[in-house]
Amino acid sequence: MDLGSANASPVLADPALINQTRIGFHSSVFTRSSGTSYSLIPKKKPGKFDDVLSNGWLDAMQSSSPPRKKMLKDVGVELASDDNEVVYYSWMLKYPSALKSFDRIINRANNKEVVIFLDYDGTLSPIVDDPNRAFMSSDMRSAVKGVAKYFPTAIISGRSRDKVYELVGLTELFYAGSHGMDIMFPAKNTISINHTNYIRSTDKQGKEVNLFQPAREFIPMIDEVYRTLVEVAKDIPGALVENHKFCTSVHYRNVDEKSWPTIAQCVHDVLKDYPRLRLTHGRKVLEVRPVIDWDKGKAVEFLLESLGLSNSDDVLPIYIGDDRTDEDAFKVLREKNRGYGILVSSVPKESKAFLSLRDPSEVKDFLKSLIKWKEQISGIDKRSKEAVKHTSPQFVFRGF
Ligand SMILES: O=P(O)(O)OC[C@H]1O[C@H](O[C@H]2O[C@H](CO)[C@@H](O)[C@H](O)[C@H]2O)[C@H](O)[C@@H](O)[C@@H]1O
Repeated sequence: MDLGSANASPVLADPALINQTRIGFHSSVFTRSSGTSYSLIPKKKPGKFDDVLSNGWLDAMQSSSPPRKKMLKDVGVELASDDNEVVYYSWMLKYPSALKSFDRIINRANNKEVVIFLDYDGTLSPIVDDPNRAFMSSDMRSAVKGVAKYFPTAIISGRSRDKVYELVGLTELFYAGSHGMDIMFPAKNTISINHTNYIRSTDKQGKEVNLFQPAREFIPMIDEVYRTLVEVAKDIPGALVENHKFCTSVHYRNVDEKSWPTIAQCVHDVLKDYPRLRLTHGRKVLEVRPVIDWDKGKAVEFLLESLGLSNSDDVLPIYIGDDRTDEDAFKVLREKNRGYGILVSSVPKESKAFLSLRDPSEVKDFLKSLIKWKEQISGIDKRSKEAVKHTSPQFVFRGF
């Protein structure tokens, strides 16, 4: 990553850019008035849910984390379960299984520094109804711990950094919370940049760390919006609002589908007063975040840079994730032709990833295969060093 871009504030100050970046305005509502400027003129008197119908939020909510049956209906009408498998296997021609492609991966990884990036929800832990109960299994934890023993490993999550650390509970990892807007890494990895978003701190063990928080100035705004959203969501049964410090999430997984337009419209109305915030869609969740030029892809580049591993042909980054926000990271790897993006999905969907895994259980198997491979090659290395020792000149000489 060009460190100049970390020096420059990622906050987008140009209102024109902010309008482009804000998701949710359908191009048809922008009417050309004169010259090159555009004004926002509603085409007709708005109805109750017109905003969220025209801006595509409702469509995005319907297709968010679709149940298996619905997704396959979209592809080919009524399908029997065998047909589901056929559709999935034909999709896998484009996104081959990372487990089945393992030999290809390790061939490319040989003599390279492998760096692992992991999303949390839907990747390390299964998707469950209650976000507070999205625990990873102890088997998965030991796989992540094992991987971190051999390769630099980072978790990049939409959750707050503290929350994801609490759920993962491993000190040997790097953590980036709030979709990469809150990155913590050891003080020894300081990059020589002078930026107000860079601060020194101490972690839970009292060790010196660096924090990179490109959306620091938004903390009070996010807190205010979070509180407003809690207030508006309290009358919608099943709605849940989370505060991630640099972004906030409104969950509708447990909301009756009939009330989805209501929840979308409420969030839309709150956001009208905050032109510097935008909305993105996750798995049955509306995510409100600052309009800044920062995402999980930028966080990957930043972490590689902090580890001194960017711009090197000797580095192989592997990013595993299941959500739309992970696409930013897949895109970075694909565009730079670096490493592998691996999409976790049990249903066919378009992605910028190269490979796929079906679910967290396959993620665990993949991580375990990486550990086994590393242990094998370290064993071979160790044995060949032993052999060299035993055939050392001194030993050979005594033989004479
Ligand atoms: O980037 P991630 O680590 O994948 O975080 C994305 C969101 O994950 C959580 O929500 C998702 O998982 C929940 C638990 O399985 C599920 O109930 C919810 O429907 C999913 O959207 C988390 O609660 C969100 O705040 C994160 O933004």
